[in-house]
Amino acid sequence: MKPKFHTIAHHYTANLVIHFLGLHHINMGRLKVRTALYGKETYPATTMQDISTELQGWGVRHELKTAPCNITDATVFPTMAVVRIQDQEEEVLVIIESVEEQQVRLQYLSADVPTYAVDELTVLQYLDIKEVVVDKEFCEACAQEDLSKQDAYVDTIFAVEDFLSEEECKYMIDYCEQHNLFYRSMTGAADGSNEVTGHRTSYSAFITTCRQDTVFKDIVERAADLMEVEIARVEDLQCVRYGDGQEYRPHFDSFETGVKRKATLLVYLNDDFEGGETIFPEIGFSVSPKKGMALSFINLDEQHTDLIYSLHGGAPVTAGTKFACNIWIQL
Ligand SMILES: O=C(O)CCC(=O)C(=O)O
Ligand SMILES: [Fe+2]
Repeated sequence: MKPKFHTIAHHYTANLVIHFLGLHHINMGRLKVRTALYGKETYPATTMQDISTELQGWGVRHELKTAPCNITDATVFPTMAVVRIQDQEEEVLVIIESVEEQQVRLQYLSADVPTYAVDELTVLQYLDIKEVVVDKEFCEACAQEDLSKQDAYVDTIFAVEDFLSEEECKYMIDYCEQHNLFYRSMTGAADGSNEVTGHRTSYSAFITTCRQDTVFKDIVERAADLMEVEIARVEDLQCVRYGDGQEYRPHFDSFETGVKRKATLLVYLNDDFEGGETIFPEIGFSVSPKKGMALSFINLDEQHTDLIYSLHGGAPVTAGTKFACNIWIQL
């Protein structure tokens, strides 16, 4: 039985930044923008301030309106702000492109400002606008396009309960601990080296004996069967351990150069802890770890490039210790 997951779109913030860059004719690529945002310290509470800081980092001239929000001759356009439009209840997130003779031209970027943006909003302000020319098209086109592709991606995700037995989960954890295999996790740097960063604060353990040890060999074979690939494409098992507060912020599992990982089979080895969900910010869902359950998702498209929707992370563990095992399927 392969349960499916239902999702909702929530990526207005990323769209806003991408659009902003576009106004300045800067083409950073959606993937880069989104990965940068989701890697932020403040994730998932991306605020207008965070976005502004991000834009500054990329040298994008703009203004972030703080109350009182008056448009003056000195205002730098585009300006981003949260405004309340006449006769409408909710606030909307906008980019004000220009103001001419009391007519404001703006991009209406969110019909429903996502809660993660609102809760942490540092700058709520109300413009005294006489006439508003709203261009909803950009946002709607974006949302439509993303939604259909998202649906197709979500259909490829599945979970298998009891992929590993209790005994196998325990065996794996004990094996890594007793052989002192856990080391501080690293992330791949742009130059191909590995480094310790705040992006990934957990511990990792590669089980290099997984093709000899009978328990592990059996698991590798089971993974190959489930994923319908040759055993040679199954990478050596990698366990991960997260203590209190540790996390792995959203990332892609494959590498731009080097190892290409077509799919990930993530197996949860325990569930007696709090927090630590596997989160997919692009498609707005998270998976609660369940002992023995395997979660399968695809990382690459037909051109072997990272699929934006596969962006995922391990949310911070808030109590206890989480153990999981990555079984990567190479191209
Ligand atoms: O811990 C999780 O839920 C995700 C782990 C992960 O994405 C990884 O180790 O690559
Ligand atoms: Fe991952």
